Amino acid sequence: MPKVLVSDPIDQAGLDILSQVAQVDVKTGLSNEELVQIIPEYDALMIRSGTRVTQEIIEAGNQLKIIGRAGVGVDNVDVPSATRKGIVVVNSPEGNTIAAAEHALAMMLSLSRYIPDANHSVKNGTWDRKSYVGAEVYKKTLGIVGLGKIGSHVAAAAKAMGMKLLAYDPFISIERADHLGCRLVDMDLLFRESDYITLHIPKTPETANLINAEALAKMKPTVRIINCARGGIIDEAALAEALKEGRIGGAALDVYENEPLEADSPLRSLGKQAILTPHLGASTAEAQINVAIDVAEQIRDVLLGLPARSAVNIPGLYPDALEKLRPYLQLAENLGNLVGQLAGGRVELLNVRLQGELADNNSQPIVVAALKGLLSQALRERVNYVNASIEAKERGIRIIETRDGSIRDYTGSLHLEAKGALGDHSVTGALLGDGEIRITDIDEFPINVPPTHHMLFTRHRDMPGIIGKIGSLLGSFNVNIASMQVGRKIVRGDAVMVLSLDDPLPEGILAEIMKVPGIRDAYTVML
Ligand SMILES: NC(=O)c1ccc[n+]([C@@H]2O[C@H](COP(=O)([O-])OP(=O)(O)OC[C@H]3O[C@@H](n4cnc5c(N)ncnc54)[C@H](O)[C@@H]3O)[C@@H](O)[C@H]2O)c1
Ligand SMILES: O=C(O)[C@H](O)COP(=O)(O)O
Repeated sequence: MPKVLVSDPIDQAGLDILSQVAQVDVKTGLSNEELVQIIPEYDALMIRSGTRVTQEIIEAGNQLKIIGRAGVGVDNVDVPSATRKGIVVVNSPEGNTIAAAEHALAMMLSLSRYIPDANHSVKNGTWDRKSYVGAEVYKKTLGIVGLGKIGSHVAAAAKAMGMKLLAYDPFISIERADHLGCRLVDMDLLFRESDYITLHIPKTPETANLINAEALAKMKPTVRIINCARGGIIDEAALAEALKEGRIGGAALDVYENEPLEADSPLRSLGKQAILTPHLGASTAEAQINVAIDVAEQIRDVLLGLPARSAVNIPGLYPDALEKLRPYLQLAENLGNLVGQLAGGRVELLNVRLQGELADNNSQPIVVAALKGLLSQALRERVNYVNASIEAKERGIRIIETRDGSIRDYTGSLHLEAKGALGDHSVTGALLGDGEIRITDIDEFPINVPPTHHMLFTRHRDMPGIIGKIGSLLGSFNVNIASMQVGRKIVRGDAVMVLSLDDPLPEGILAEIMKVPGIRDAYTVML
């Protein structure tokens, strides 16, 4: 039974799903060293933001197939290292959207009305109404940085509260922003005109320290800033300084550069103009059930050999596309494997041509599948859909993709050409109506054979007797032939022979085949 390590608190609903297919060990609060030590026994790791999955942990995880992040942000996972090692990283892109958006809205209103401090004062036995005169959000301008899932929900709610909305998001269309009632503006204008600024962007090299001293200097002295996205997007020292000096009106933070927030952080000593919560954006009962189920289901699926629906490191493989393309992915993998062997390894160029109805599809998964097949002889089970592209890039394999919708011999077919140690070789394959795979062309010789585990290919001169000779030779080595096909372009010219074999070819037989008059070349291929 596979083993799953759960290293952060996860809702029981997720653990129940994992228990159906795996032994589940919940061990929270482990140090990096402890994780490095125990990770080799696990097939899957399930985390939240509390576990930092370092390169060291990934390197040690020799059995690891999947890392599941029960939440959105994967900035605590070394995704490039996982990709290199062929480990799928999945998250739950939508499970906590509402929770995070509602937390941001709660922060905005709490900041406006000093609710945390007012509450604290009453509980401490005072009745002070003068110190907590707040501001209304109605008719104020809210600047939303990042109009994705959470930003959009915040926009809808803020609009309903009568706020004017500005948004900055370079990857969102004007139409989408219009639809949400937001004016899409540049960042400077948003900084200058907003009464409230809320951040809903990922932490990336571009967004790190986005709100720094320079940005703060552009803002209104009354501006209130809310960060329920990621720590490190705001320069905390600069923010604390600006708040202390009254250069901005307030800040509500849920996330920090370092979590837990350091005991001596200058943020901790700020007054009622600052609200700090300990990364609670996703901490609702509903969100925790959503993300736990979402990610546990994906871990279960991957452990059962099925694809994951929200893999962050298998680009282009979305569930709908996957379902539609699944038979073609198998075709691409078989053809990639075949052309790689025919080209004799050390492939430097792979030309992938999508033909017929296949040309209308997203080519990326097909190319990844072809590369997986191509590299499988060299890398065996180490290559998968996650790392095939990176492995190909590191080997210097150049990839050319073309589409030709006009080729209509089958509903859709795939043509691969590889340049390798044995020169240029090409294969074409298609799917029959019943989903059966057929190899329809080898080195431009038309054939029609299903791929099988053991295959023998020859290049020979089309002449009487040659097929019989190969047949008896294989018989004399006790190799059973399942099917045999000959492809030729002209009578008595060059031809190819493709044999599907029930047994592997014994040592030495290829040399015997090469001695048969008329045979120019012979290759065995294992698919
Ligand atoms: N506090 C929490 O507990 C909590 C909970 C959930 C999500 N989050 C965080 O909230 C953030 C947003 O999550 P989401 O689900 O809305 O993500 P999303 O991917 O749906 O939206 C992010 C948006 O940011 C935009 N963006 C990217 N780079 C940008 C840049 N440089 N400038 C402006 N916009 C940029 C993208 O175009 C996208 O529209 C993430 O960082 C996520 O980790 C925090
Ligand atoms: O990115 C996220 O999903 C949030 O930051 C939630 O983090 P958490 O799972 O640790 O609450």
